[in-house]
Amino acid sequence: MIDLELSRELDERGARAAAVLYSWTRMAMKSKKTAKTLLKRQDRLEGAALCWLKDEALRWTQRISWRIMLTGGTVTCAETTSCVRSGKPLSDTQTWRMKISWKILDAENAPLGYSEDEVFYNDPSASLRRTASAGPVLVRPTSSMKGSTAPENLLELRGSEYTGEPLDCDLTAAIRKQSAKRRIKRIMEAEKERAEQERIEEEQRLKEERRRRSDTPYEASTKFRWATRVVIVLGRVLRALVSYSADMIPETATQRSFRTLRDNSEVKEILFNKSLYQRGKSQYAYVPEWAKKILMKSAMERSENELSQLHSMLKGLTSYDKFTYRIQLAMCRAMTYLKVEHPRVVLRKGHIGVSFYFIFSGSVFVNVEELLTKTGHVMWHTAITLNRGDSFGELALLRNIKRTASVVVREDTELLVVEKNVFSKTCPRIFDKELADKIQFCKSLTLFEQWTDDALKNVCFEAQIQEWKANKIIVKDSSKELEWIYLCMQSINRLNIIIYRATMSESESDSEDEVTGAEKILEAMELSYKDEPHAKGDTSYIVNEEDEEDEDEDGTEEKLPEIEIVPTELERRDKRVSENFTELIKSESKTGKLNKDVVYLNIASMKSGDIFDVSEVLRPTGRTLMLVSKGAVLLRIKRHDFFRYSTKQTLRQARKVVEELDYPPRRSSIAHTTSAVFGTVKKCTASIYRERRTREVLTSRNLIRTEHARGKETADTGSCCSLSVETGKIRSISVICV
Ligand SMILES: Nc1ncnc2c1ncn2[C@@H]1O[C@@H]2COP(=O)(O)O[C@H]2[C@H]1O
Repeated sequence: MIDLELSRELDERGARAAAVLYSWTRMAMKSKKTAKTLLKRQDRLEGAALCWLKDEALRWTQRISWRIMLTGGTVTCAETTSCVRSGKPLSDTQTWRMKISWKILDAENAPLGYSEDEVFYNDPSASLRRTASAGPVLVRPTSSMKGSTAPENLLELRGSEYTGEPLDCDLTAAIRKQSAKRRIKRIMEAEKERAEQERIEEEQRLKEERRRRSDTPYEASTKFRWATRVVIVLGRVLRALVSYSADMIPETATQRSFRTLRDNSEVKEILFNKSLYQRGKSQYAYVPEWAKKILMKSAMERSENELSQLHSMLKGLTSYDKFTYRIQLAMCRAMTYLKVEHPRVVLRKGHIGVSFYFIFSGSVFVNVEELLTKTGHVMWHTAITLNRGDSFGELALLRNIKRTASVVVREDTELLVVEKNVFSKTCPRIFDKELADKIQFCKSLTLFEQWTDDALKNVCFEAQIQEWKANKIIVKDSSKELEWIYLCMQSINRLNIIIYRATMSESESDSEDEVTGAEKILEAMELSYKDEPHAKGDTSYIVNEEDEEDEDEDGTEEKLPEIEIVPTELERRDKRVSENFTELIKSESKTGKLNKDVVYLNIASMKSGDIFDVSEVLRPTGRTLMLVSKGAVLLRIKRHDFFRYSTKQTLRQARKVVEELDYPPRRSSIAHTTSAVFGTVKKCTASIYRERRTREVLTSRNLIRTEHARGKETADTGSCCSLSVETGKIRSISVICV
């Protein structure tokens, strides 16, 4: 028998449980969780519904005559899972199921065949079926079937008598207590589990942490080891590079002597940058910070104002001034700043050229290779030292060839770099003009009369225009000068002198008097320059050829030559660190060479258009001549190029010209003069020399005057201090001796 009311009641409760379940599920659905998460949540929902149901069940279990205690149970909704999965709402009529387990408290009253578990379905047919078949429970009113609500009448254990015993009032409390205890126990267990879980997790975390900590020093030491290894390897590579670099560009004699000077603490103090102390000439000794900032910007970022600032900073640099204003601005836009520290190599011979350089501060050595014909060895020597205002690196860019020399910095040097593309677009015109000047000059010489334009162009391309101050030795020993041919473009302040270095035989060189005399004469030669303006480095003087002719005719040397400014395009492009003639004499006299067996004879002078020792170039005899500057602009062309581009015909013509010219005079005439000189010298006595010398010092500003006379020998045997010789074809020869 089924108590319909109870059944209905259960149905209602079940429906409510299902509704709760449904609402919970909806909530979960709303939160858009995945089906898996929802299913997990469903368990919790079912648990929650069960709690509610349990409370409800407790209420009616109190009403049965024999006492049971609800010990557990589950409530599931058959369609819940599918509803959750499909997201469909759960209707009130859908099947739900509750399973309740209980314990019999008063076993003696319990019916036989009783089962502790019972399942209820809200499905009426299932409920009926189940209820009917179910062994234990439910419900049969004892007295009145309908309308009876008293608990003792409401339920009756099937197959047993309803005793109608009063309900134990403490039962509810006991059950509740027990249930609470169980709940607490469960909660505690869950807590314990959670704590255990947390402990395990914490342990794992700590373990991990510890491992990581122990790993850190390991990693650090590994990294350190790697770093040291990298440093060692890099060090080795750099050392190899340095030694390779040293092998490639061995130190030249000039570099070595400069280094020795630098290392000498006493001299070091006076090795200062003189541009710092120059007033007016340069406002900026070093590139100022504001200029560096501009130079760091890209070309497009530089404003017009910044360009003009850069331009005013660079104005005054010799090689920069050669360019037109437009090109200067183009370069200001594109140039970058580069500081190179001593003793680094800026560019290396044989490399591909990518930039052109201006020296803003500092200086560099230009080192070239030289083939020693005697030994066949290749030697490096410093061809030039370039200073502030000079430029280099143009040859490779203009001719599309490899670098022709190596450039090594002499001290910390600031460079302004112009990239190849900018240089190729803007600068060639300047160099074209210089080339045109060189070609024009060569064309004016008889030597090149029959040369084609192309051949001349090729020769002139690598030819260099050089400006020399007075008293500098341009060629020390013509027999050893195998690289260049020197052509005088402009003779500043009269003539350059060509000196013949003669060696006396043993028999002729034993007089002490003559030694002193030779030395003094050489000093005098040098002293005579000292009073002249160009000797102080002032190169803005130049002599008109006509004036010189006039002067020669007059035979007066006192008359000051007319001066004119050297054209800017002929300004010095490079300069050579060369010996002073004075210093050479001093060093030779110190070592005793000069005193014993050497005498220098001034055998000729070079004027514009003259070529130094050209006869030796064409037919080498091995004679030794020296070329000393009195202030000149020279064009030097490569001997190699000269022969490479000359034809048989041009060579033949050149020889003819040179023979006719016989300039400077051939050995025979010089030898004659030398022996005459030495013969004269032998007869001199020290007392006569001293007497005469004192008189001259008193009467003349110059200690000893070199007289230029034509067709007259003025050698005064026994007391002569100057001797002039005319040898027909030689324009002017001064032989100086005592
Ligand atoms: N004998 C020399 N005299 C002056 N400058 C030179 C000499 N040889 C090379 N140079 C310069 O050194 C530079 C090396 O690179 P480039 O060949 O491009 O251009 C060269 C010239 O600017």
